[in-house]
Amino acid sequence: MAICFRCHRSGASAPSSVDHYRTLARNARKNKVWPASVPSLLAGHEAIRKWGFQMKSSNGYPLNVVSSQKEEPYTDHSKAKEEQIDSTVSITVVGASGDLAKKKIFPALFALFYEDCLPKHFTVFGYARTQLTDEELRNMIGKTLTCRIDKRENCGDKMEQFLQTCFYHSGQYGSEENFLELDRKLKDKESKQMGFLSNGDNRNFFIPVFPINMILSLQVGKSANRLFYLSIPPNIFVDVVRCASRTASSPTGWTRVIVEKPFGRDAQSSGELTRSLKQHLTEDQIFRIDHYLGKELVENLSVLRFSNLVFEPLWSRKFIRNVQLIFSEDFGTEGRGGYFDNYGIIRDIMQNHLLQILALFAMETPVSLDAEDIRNEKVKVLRSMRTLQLDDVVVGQYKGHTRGGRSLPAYIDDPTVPKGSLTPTFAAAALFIDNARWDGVPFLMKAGKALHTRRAEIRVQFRHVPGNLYKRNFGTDLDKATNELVIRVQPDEAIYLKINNKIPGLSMRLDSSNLNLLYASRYPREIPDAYERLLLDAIEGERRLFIRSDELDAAWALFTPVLKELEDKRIAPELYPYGSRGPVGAHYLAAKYNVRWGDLSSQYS
Ligand SMILES: NC(=O)C1=CN([C@@H]2O[C@H](COP(=O)(O)OP(=O)(O)OC[C@H]3O[C@@H](n4cnc5c(N)ncnc54)[C@H](OP(=O)(O)O)[C@@H]3O)[C@@H](O)[C@H]2O)C=CC1
Ligand SMILES: O=C1O[C@H](COP(=O)(O)O)[C@@H](O)[C@H](O)[C@H]1O
Repeated sequence: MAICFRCHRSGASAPSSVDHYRTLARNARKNKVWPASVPSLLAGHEAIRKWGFQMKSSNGYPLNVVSSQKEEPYTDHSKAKEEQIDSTVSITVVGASGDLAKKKIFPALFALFYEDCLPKHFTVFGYARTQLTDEELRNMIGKTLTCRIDKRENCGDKMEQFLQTCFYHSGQYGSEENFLELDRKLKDKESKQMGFLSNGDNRNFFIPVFPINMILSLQVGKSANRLFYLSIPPNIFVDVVRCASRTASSPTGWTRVIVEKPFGRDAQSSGELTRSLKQHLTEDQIFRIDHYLGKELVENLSVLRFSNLVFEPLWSRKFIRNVQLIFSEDFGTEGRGGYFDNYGIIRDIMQNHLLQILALFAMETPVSLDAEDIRNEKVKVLRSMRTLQLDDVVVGQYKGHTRGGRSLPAYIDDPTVPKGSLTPTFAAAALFIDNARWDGVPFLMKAGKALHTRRAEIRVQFRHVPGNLYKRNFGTDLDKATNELVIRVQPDEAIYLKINNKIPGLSMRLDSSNLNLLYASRYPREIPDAYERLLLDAIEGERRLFIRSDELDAAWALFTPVLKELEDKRIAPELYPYGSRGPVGAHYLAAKYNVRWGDLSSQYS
């Protein structure tokens, strides 16, 4: 049987007596202070006793250890109720008939189920307007599920078991009545799983949670937790949250909502969205997803930096000349033009995925691996950044191209794109962090669709070696001899460091070679999809990889003025052929800061 990679066999760390925590709970009630450790330690104890393992959060700490570092006021029920004994989790995918749900969310849920990472009692619900029966939903998602390459054992059986936990409810996104019907179905499943009967309607979202309720719920040990995944266009986010919160939130456990980007189009609309969501949800309940934060190599950034002495001391303006964050896709909008045209590449990729990577890359050492400590550091970086200027941006759009007899369409040939659109499908930008560590270091971003390759990477170019003894052997182009650290996020995940090396032989000839950590060779196990990690984190209440509202505000503050200027001035993007390396303007922008794009140099590897 597969054991969830998040769990580890344990025993020694089990609390010696559950009574100790019951006493803590009694004291907490008396003092009106609820230590977050109490319920989670109880749950931890129970998990270890029952199943012989302890749940770990994705930062590698058992959740109870993380939360025991702080004392929360007892009204912070979301944290206090995070782990409960014999609870159920219902996951409702709103927009279940859509592209993202089919492509990513259901397959990720199945992968988690396959790995035994989902809670013992869980149910998956699809919700959308399309009329489907449970069986039709199962047929639809059954086609998209795959088995892990390295573990095909019992896959068919597992798939069948998973599909039997999937149900469907058809409804309108703005109908409280339809969400109430969903609530009834959820309750029915939950009560069957927990062995007690549903007790009627639930119309209140914020059920006040008093210590006595917590203690009762701990003693009974049962709560019905609900996760809603909003896989729908952004214009209906608020309707769904309003309806779900009023009629389909959990009366006994947590209710969390995963929200997909885009989170607005600019600072103002993002602020409005946040305010609207917060009319119905607390910040703790909102899980704003940026799936790049769930990618393995992005997760590894902090490990690389903070657990290796050879990197951290070099991580500053003193040794780093520039940092490049590069995203490219070798396909165009292909049917998503309707969505894309309203946003463009800066909003689609830079303001979120690349900026999040930048913040993680550049932040100071957090106090701990706790979500709030990490997010605090990220916000500080974002708030130390200079607002992006138009002079530091280059925009492009792909045009049609014929290669090898194959005709590749222009962006504006996409039937879902308005004729004459000026929306950029490519952008390059130079950003700066005005703090002591990064003063003067250009952070260059480049993102584009319909380019020559599909790739996402971070390239760190180091300074030249002062008074280099081997200057003579390098010739005049010192750039060729500088060290470069490349973190290739995808595909073919790898971390490699370009170093100078003597070519073996009697003469003193040097070349640039790579110290190469290629994941496929070192770690043969398949890397989980980002959505798996993030869904599991949301279920476990781990918020570290989700965007907090102040992070979002800071991110929009950087990009909003330039986006407005580009649109107000109707700046025409530089055209580049589909399948090319993008507009020449990107080279001039880099050259302005004495930088060469690492992915385009002759030494590129
Ligand atoms: N697809 C992707 O790769 C990615 C998507 N996202 C984001 O995830 C969310 C979902 O994306 P995706 O699945 O592609 O979206 P879809 O356009 O496929 O929409 C999802 C579902 O929402 C319903 N829907 C679509 N348009 C409307 C509308 N105008 N009014 C009401 N309901 C509508 C449809 O269901 P029905 O008609 O059955 O109700 C549809 O199946 C979006 O916010 C998107 O920006 C983010 C990253 C990547
Ligand atoms: O968020 C988005 O990401 C995808 C790229 O994601 P990846 O995991 O396949 O690299 C991008 O195609 C899409 O335009 C954007 O909305």
